[in-house]
Amino acid sequence: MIIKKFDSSIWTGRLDEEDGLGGLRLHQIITEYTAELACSKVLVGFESDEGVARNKGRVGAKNAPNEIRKALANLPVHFDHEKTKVSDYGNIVCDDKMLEMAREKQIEIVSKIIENNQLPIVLGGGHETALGNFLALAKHAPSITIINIDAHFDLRKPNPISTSGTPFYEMHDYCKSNNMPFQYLVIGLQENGNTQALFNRADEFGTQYIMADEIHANLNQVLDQLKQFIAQNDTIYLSLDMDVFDGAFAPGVSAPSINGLTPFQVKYLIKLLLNSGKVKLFDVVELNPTYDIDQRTAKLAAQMVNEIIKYLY
Ligand SMILES: N=CN[C@@H](CCC(=O)O)C(=O)O
Ligand SMILES: [Mn+2]
Ligand SMILES: [Mn+2]
Repeated sequence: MIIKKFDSSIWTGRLDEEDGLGGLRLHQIITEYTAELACSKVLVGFESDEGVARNKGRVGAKNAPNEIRKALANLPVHFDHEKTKVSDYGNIVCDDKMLEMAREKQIEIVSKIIENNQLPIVLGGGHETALGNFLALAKHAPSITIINIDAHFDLRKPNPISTSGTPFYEMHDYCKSNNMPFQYLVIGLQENGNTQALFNRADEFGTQYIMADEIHANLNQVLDQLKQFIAQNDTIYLSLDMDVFDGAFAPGVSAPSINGLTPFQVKYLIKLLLNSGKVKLFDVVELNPTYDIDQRTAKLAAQMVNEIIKYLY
């Protein structure tokens, strides 16, 4: 396992010097993360698709963190960059099937960022990225509400090891052994993306879920429902799996969705969650650049990350 330090050569883009501060783009304000730096958001890449390989999926997600950075680089700055400082840690690399070892490093790094009262924005990686993130937050919060915007439950039982399909099962295990409530909500679920066994396990674990169809039928009603749900909770861990989007918007994933969500729907779900002020950890996972078309999925992931970057933390 190695760490790839901050790479300034990724953060390049258009320069509109004639427009002064009004012409700024993200590549001009992102800085390298150092422990002493006063910043509020920290990007951390988790270069892994070992979980996807173990889950019989299509590999390629390990190349996602830098593709998301490239798509972020050119986005215009629509926030006060003096108040909202964003930095980039670099990438944790999972190679030679050493997922468990990379995860230990991930827990250490993400936990440190949380300890500094900064918001970690973790760029996966397959959904195996989620477990290390949760375990890092669990060091600091007695109770966590897990919100996963995903076409899938990812509640598979490790058979026998951790994969991209098992992280929320493993979080349930952790909660059980540590006397923590397991509070898990999946948003954007697809009936055809999950077997009956997974629905049964979700029920057994008290998992709540909102189907993609419910969001298509009435987004405003879902937003109201969500507002009530998060009012009862304090610490939110938000995970975004890119396969929740329809395959037309997000072809670059391991398992593309039919009847998936639109960028508009997901953006407003994220905005509502952020406005609660309770989101303490965010990750975006499952972008697979190998299957992307014209950076469509990478750009979509970057725009969702930019929603998190823009919000005042
Ligand atoms: N992160 C993984 N999610 C899905 C993949 C489904 C598929 O490959 O079709 C799962 O395991 O259920
Ligand atoms: Mn997933
Ligand atoms: Mn998924």
